[in-house]
Amino acid sequence: MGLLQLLKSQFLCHLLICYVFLVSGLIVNLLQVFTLPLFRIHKQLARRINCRLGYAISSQMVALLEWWSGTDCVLYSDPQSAKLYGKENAIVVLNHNFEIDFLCGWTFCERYGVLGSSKVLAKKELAYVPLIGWMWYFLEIVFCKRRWEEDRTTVVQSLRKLRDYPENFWFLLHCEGTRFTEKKHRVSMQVAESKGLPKLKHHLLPRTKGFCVTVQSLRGTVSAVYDSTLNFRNNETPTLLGVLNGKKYHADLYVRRIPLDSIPDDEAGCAAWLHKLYQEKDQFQEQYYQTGRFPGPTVSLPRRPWTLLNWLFWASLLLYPLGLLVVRVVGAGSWVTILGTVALCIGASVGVRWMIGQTEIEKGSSYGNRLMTRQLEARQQPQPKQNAKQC
Ligand SMILES: CCCCC/C=C\C/C=C\CCCCCCCC(=O)SCCNC(=O)CCNC(=O)[C@H](O)C(C)(C)COP(=O)(O)OP(=O)(O)OC[C@H]1O[C@@H](n2cnc3c(N)ncnc32)[C@H](O)[C@@H]1OP(=O)(O)O
Ligand SMILES: CCCCCCCCCCCCCCCCCC(=O)OC[C@@H](O)COP(=O)(O)O
Repeated sequence: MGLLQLLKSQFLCHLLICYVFLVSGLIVNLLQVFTLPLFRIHKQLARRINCRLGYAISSQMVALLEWWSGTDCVLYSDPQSAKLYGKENAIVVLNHNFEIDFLCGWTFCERYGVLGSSKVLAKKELAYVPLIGWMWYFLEIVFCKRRWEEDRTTVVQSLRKLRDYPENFWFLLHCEGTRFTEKKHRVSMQVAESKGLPKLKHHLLPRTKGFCVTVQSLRGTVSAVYDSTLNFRNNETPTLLGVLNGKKYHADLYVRRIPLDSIPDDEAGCAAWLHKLYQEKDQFQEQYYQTGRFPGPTVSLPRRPWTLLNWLFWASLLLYPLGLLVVRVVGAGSWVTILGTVALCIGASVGVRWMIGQTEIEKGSSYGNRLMTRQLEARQQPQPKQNAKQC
């Protein structure tokens, strides 16, 4: 292990990175709260400011991937389509197999200049994750409970609000609805069989409702669907803890641009279209496992300095006062203050560890673990006796 790699694995380094992330995140969240009145006076300006503020938080995590872990992110795409990336609104359909797929997604957003404005249909639980979830509230992220009866109105309402968004955005949809596990895969393939759909080897069966309402609600606003398939070389199973420890991964992303006009608007047609798309994605993954490559050429997409500069800005702003504080606390020699400071550090580490836990698949939800759908369950509930009086 080289000296630099040894340094990257040190707990003290992680503590300092997390300190910068936590304190800067809280400052940004506070600034975001101050923009609330602006949403009433000049909504578009408030949105633009929030894109920049959001960037100040999310780009720190991208910097961690690009500059600290040095992870390679290679884009496979048709060069003509790639010229449009970042210059139009798009719906991104991405597989959901990896703990850091959100971070790789963010990295491609960053390289195409849409990180601050990137959007996602996210599970409601993520809205409560400190810093990131709070930041998302101001970025008008669309949340769902993954209970369609409750989501259908709220999701459509939130999507419609994006129609006049002032910045180009990518709207991410993990149509599988949850991370891939063997169990969820087995269950979803039973659903596929019951619906007469071909089995998928590398994906869960996509849930079509979110995709169809997104297409319907954003037609005229969004130009294309970016069908995106992510995998890692050498069967790597990347984790956020690995990234924090400076481990270098090798991500490959295959993106196809599909004009939105070519996607059916009616629900049945749109759902069938999505199922076919996932069958194709499955073939791309199979090809990747067989050959180590996705189809087509790669596009050169170097990392930009902005994420690093943003981190250096926050680090220089926040590490100096931390140093002063440590000197004072130790200099004062008061055990109460020292123990208080140590307790605060432990509390912050536990908090960050909990946040990292949100990305871990083994701590994931049980959504998709059971075969029975709520609709089926509802049907199988004992029916209330209609003619009780007659009996
Ligand atoms: C280019 C690079 C990338 C760029 C990146 C861009 C932006 C980045 C931005 C942010 C990065 C941060 C990322 C954070 C990621 C967080 C992601 C998540 O939180 S994923 C979870 C939430 N999102 C979703 O679930 C979206 C997909 N889901 C849907 O669309 C759903 O339809 C729904 C709207 C959520 C509603 O779900 P619900 O379960 O209530 O209902 P459904 O009708 O969908 O389900 C019933 C339906 O499904 C069939 N069924 C039942 N069981 C299964 C099963 N196990 N598997 C598959 N299908 C099943 C059932 O038969 C019903 O079928 P039918 O529809 O025919 O009735
Ligand atoms: C500079 C960086 C400092 C590093 C400090 C670490 C901070 C940790 C930040 C945690 C960020 C949390 C962002 C959450 C994004 C996770 C996305 C995700 O993958 O969600 C899972 C859902 O899609 C599906 O859930 P499941 O049904 O599979 O369950």
